[in-house]
Amino acid sequence: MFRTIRRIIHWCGDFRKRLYIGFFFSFLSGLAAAAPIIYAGYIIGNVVQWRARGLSVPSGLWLQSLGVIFTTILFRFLLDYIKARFQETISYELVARDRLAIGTALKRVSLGYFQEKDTGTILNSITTGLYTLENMGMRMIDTFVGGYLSFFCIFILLFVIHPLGALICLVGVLLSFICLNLISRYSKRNTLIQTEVNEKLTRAAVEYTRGLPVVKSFGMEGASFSAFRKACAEARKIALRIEWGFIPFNCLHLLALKSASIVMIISVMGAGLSSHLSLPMVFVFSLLSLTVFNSLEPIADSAHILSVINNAMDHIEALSPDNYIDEDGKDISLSSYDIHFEQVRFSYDKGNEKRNVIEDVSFTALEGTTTAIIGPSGSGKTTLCRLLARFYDVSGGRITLGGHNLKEFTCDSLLSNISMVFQNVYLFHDTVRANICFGKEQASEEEMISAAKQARCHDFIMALPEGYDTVIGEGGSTLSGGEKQRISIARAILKNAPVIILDEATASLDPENEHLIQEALTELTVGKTVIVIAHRMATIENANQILVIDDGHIVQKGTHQQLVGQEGLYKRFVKIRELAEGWSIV
Ligand SMILES: Nc1ncnc2c1ncn2[C@@H]1O[C@H](COP(=O)(O)OP(=O)(O)OP(=O)(O)O)[C@@H](O)[C@H]1O
Repeated sequence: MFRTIRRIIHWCGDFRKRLYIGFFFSFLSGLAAAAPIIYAGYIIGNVVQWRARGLSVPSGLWLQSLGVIFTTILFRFLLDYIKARFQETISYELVARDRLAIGTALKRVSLGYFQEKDTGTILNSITTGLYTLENMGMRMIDTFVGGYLSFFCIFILLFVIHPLGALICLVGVLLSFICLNLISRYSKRNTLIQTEVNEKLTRAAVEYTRGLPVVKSFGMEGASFSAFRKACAEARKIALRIEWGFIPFNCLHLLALKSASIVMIISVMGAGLSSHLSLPMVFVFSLLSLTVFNSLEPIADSAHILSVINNAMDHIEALSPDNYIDEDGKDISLSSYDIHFEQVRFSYDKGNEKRNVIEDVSFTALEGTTTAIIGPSGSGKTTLCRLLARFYDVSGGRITLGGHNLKEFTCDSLLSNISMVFQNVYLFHDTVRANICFGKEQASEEEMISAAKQARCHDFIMALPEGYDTVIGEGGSTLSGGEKQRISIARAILKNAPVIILDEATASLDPENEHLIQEALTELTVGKTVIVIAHRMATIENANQILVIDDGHIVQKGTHQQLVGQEGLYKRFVKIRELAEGWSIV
């Protein structure tokens, strides 16, 4: 518990000053909370005494008392308001900073990171974890630290009035500690399980929603829904277990505090009867005894929530990658864009049993030329492109761009030179304009429209309800496959990077869309250094060099004219393409 409090305070970093000022106002608020009670107890005690002696209560006393009590209560609210202004917004500022930091960190890790950590863990940490910290972090600090400060204020007053009775209150605090410790241990064990269950639930929900089209098309419930149903049941079970298990500890905690209050009142009455204390002081002490633990009662809830926060902080910290792939990278501006692969080797596997999916690949793609990569499915074409964009680091050999090893660049600096257009286009849930300007946020309206026209998408965008301001559904779900691809090409045209990595597959498109996309790609690639996973004969024939990949090796390299005369994979590939496209070798 205390460790988590220290951890949250440490997390506050530069905002700690505001936190401490908040604590000071908490202390003042504790005093202000005691003031009307002391005043009321004192007045009641005096009135009882006056009545007992047959004296009359001074006229106007009730009105004056109400005025004093009302003013002190107002004053306390003012102090609480000032405290909240200093403290409560801190976590919103910190979580906003952390979200951006995590976003930036995830940009700078190898894609292998996302294979090691599954989606459920990442999503759960950056959604539920940060949300818990944002909404509960400061509140728990306030309940815990503010609670003890308020208690301490009243304790001092009690001690001044009747030291022995005040010491009884410390016994109450000790018992409360024992209960809190039990709650904390119980919560620690169960929040670990709860986090695992929540991660499973997030993973199952993502899997289920992603696979929904398949589930629907087969008219079956499918394994993804059973996993989702099971994860929901587990989440319910653990939530109930925590709640039920927590109730007895909570009751015990309340019992300890309330019992201490009663013993304190009995003790002060004894002191009053033996004439050690005046009647007004007995009343003041009794009323304070009833309220001294008010600020400690909610701490039982905090003990559990602090375990949840501690766990969330562990998970958020675990998200931070051990090392960024561009830790030592620099911002490099290039004067040439030649690409060299030198004896490149690569394996996706991290363990001992490594299978190289790229083996001893060497080639040069000169600036301004087009290199077409062809080969059977699974031969390693996409992997080569991923290595060039440094989504993964090579396991052996090296790749250079403009004479610099890719490892010398920061990720941002490297990717500013590269545009990628792949089959699986992802568009953001944002306006068409924002999606096109993604690679060049400061682009003017004219530049954006010109890119859209070159990518052959201006006409269909203008037909959308709000043109360029139309919001696209998540992942581009409100557009056709061809429309999404053309918007992604417009994005790449606007970015105007000197190196283009392209997957030309257009298998799922109708002829008209394919024709428009080919026109758009021609606009995109003119004058650029292009690495294309080629499918169309026209692209392959016009390429400056063709790399034929088989099982991770380059098995043939040359121009169409050079390769078409050789026996081998290329000739077989061309025959199949010609049959598909209805062409013949001349
Ligand atoms: N993320 C990954 N983790 C592990 N293995 C992978 C991963 N991605 C691809 N592979 C494996 O690496 C090999 C090369 O895959 P790659 O996607 O590069 O082939 P490809 O030639 O582009 O195939 P296709 O033409 O079917 O897209 C395949 O055996 C594939 O199973």
